Amino acid sequence: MPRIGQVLGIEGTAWNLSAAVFDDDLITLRSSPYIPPHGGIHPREAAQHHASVMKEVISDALADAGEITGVAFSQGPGLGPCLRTVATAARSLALSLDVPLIGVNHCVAHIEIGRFATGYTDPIVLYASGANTQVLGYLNGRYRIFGETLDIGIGNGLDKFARHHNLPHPGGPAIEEFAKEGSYIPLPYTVKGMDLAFSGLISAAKEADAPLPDVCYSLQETAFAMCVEVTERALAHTGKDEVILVGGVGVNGRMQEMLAAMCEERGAAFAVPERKYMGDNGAMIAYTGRVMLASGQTIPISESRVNPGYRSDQVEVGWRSDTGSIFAGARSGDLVRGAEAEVDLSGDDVVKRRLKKGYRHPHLDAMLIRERTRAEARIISAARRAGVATPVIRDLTADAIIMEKVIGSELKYVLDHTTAEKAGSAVGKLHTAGIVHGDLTTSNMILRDGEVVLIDFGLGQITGEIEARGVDLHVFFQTLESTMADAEDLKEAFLRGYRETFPHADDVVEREHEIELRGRYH
Ligand SMILES: C[C@@H](O)[C@H](NC(=O)OP(=O)(O)OC[C@H]1O[C@@H](n2cnc3c(N)ncnc32)[C@H](O)[C@@H]1O)C(=O)O
Ligand SMILES: Nc1ncnc2c1ncn2[C@@H]1O[C@H](COP(=O)(O)OP(=O)(O)OP(=O)(O)O)[C@@H](O)[C@H]1O
Ligand SMILES: [Fe+2]
Repeated sequence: MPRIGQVLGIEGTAWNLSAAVFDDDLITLRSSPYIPPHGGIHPREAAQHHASVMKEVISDALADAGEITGVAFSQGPGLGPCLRTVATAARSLALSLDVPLIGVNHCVAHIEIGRFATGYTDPIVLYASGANTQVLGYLNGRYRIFGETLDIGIGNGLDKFARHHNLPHPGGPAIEEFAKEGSYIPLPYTVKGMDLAFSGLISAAKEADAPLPDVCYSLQETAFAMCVEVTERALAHTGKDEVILVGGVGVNGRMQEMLAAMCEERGAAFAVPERKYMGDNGAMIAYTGRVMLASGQTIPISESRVNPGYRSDQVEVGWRSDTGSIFAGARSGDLVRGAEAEVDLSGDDVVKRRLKKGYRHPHLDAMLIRERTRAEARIISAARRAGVATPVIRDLTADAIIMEKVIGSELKYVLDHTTAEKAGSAVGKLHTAGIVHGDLTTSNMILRDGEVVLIDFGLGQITGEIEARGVDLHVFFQTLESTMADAEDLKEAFLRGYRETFPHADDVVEREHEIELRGRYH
């Protein structure tokens, strides 16, 4: 293999203008953060800051470097003016040094530096930053988004809360400090399948009538527990066994502690990169650029336009030759460990017991176990009465449901056009009856005698809202996109069944499109 040499990377999507040189390891890293004089980040002011320090930061980064063989830059996502300032500098450097230009997806760079720094090869990634909150995993040439925020990024939420209390920007570190002295008050907890939403939580935290340390503590406990829960869902669903945490919010000690506890309980490995690689930094761009250069993924100047809405799952990961493991942890034996519950299949009936989670606050833990167990039993029965195939409920305790055993295959193992259509008609019947499942994945559908039986209603709701039904479809489609090569065809098949049994299908499908766009970077 030819020597790839030293690659310069420039990052400047938002608050940090940062440049680094990477060889087999980091050579130099120089940064100049933009600190807004008041309020949040102003895109044009940040871009002016980047322009004013560009020369100095880059020449500092190059001072101890050798010959540069490529110039990499953050092509998106990020703030338009900031991205354009960085791209202009990168183009002119690549031209004057006469070396290839590499356009790096910022989110993928967070992941790649995370893999480099931890040595983990195929992890589930929790990417928690200002603008983004995503759970990702690799499959067949792409980083798939298993779940993400449906409104704002967790860091931006923390920053908004901090601003409301006149705390300095960025708000994360100040909130972490106050939280050390706080105790728990209940705040709204929102998980929708593997997706999240933070804006309701942030509004409630702003309005909370309690001492600031208590609100900071409880905001962290609630927001981080939501992130850890969806990470655990992705682990359980994919069967992967490594987790890494990346992004600026990931430096938070409590966030790290909670993820570590969850992974330990599940027997998964967990690691966090060194601090310098967590928040936005040039090293992650240089490193990822170098890996891309080695696999020939450079771009001509004419195709180097920035992309403020660039998504992690749009990148073709040409530098990884593996396929990524998925569903590797297929079940064996009679005791199944889902994301939330332990399911005992050894008897004639099934016992589903929700387990205490050591990572979350005992009050929050008890509340979630109690409410979800109760809701699940009630909604399974309601769905059955409405003619949807679900298990018969035999008994109920505070943390366990005893129900009929459904003998068949989880849909994820038998998914094709016919079974996808059957799933669609089951969900259509459910939605017609005013019931929303809340966690529609291909693990929560069992094919029995040619019929799709729905299970796992713990996040279910009885509601007439179009929005909740739209989220139901969105969660299901995300599962298809993140796990199946022919997701589009399967979606079509599902919708055929859905339209057949649900008269208002088109309104919900339209809403699902809107929801899909909402989560995207803007
Ligand atoms: C697209 C790009 O511009 C964007 N970058 C970004 O959000 O900056 P990043 O450095 O990854 O994260 C900054 C966020 O990280 C939070 N943060 C920093 N230290 C924190 C702490 N100790 N606890 C919680 N949050 C913290 C800040 O409050 C801020 O919201 C992104 O990656 O989404
Ligand atoms: N009534 C049932 N009959 C047969 N198998 C079942 C039944 N209930 C659950 N299972 C099996 O146990 C697995 C986990 O159950 P369930 O999804 O209810 O638990 P969970 O912890 O909520 O899972 P997750 O949140 O990861 O989806 C199911 O995927 C299924 O294979
Ligand atoms: Fe970032």
